[in-house]
Amino acid sequence: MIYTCTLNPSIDYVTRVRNFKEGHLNRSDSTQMYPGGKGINVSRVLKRLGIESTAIGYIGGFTGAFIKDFLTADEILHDFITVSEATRINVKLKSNKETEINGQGPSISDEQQKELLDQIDAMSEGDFLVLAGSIPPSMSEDFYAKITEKCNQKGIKAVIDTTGEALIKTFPFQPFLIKPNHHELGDLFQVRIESKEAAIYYGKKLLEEGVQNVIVSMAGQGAIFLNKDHVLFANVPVGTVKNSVGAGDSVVAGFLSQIIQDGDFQSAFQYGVASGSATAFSEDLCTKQEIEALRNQITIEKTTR
Ligand SMILES: Nc1ncnc2c1ncn2[C@@H]1O[C@H](COP(=O)(O)OP(=O)(O)OP(=O)(O)O)[C@@H](O)[C@H]1O
Ligand SMILES: O=P(O)(O)OC[C@@]1(O)O[C@H](CO)[C@@H](O)[C@@H]1O
Repeated sequence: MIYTCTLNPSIDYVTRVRNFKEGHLNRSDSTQMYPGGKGINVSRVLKRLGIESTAIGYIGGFTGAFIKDFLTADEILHDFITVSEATRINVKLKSNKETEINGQGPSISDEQQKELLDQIDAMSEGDFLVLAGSIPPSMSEDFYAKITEKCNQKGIKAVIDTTGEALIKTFPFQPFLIKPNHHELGDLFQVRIESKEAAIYYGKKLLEEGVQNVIVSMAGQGAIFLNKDHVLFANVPVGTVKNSVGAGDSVVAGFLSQIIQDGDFQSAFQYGVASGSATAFSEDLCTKQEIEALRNQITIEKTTR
């Protein structure tokens, strides 16, 4: 089973405003609401690829009910822990530029944290657990590390998509996959990463620290995959970017959808990048058809630099 864990889910309130003017009354041209949070996005894309997963994490209030109802209607399994405060609403303002305002989210008690760790104890060897998104302010920064340690002991493959110390602290427990973008990778080493060579150089350092597989996405500049046997570079297809929300999550989902089938890293990487671009080129998350249409436009180059 694939589990996706979103500690701080959201309703993504997407509003489109032509020529948004700061400090004025602006009227929206269109508005949509989606269940959001990185793990939930991974579950939604997996579902579109015909792959079952169970979404876990914390959810509360009317906003949490919206998310649960949406996932239930889409036949996505979920097993959230209910908290008393409402799940956050994240505003995604689309105008000449994309602007995001992400909420803080509810506070999570020590008991509720223990409940989630118990859920992980009940998972089985060979399961995948995607830990994606920010850690709520009421929780300790090492919460993902605690979970990754459990995964390491139990033979569960941990996939981590987060940033900074929360990510760094997981490395000693050998996460199966991490997916920083090039800015996030640079932040880990306090450098700016502008080239594929630099992304490879710093990506290799993550392998030395214990990470098993690394995807560094570089938005329109392509992506790198590294593990002990491969260093691969993928171009991205040319197209009009309509929406970057969830593009990184789609890379993770696309990659997982393939790796669980045949374990082939090269084709999983290609499919992951196609999924990211398919989301970037559409209004919502990508569909299987959109991914398949882009897949062959992505060339994988083997490199050792
Ligand atoms: N300009 C672009 N052209 C083609 N594909 C793109 C473009 N920008 C993003 N993508 C696709 O989206 C993927 C993820 O993009 P990015 O590197 O910005 O990651 P991210 O910051 O994690 O994404 P997110 O916007 O979800 O936070 C890329 O690997 C690529 O497949
Ligand atoms: O605040 P976090 O947890 O870092 O990110 C949350 C979020 O921006 O990430 C997803 C896109 O990747 C959105 O669905 C969601 O609103």
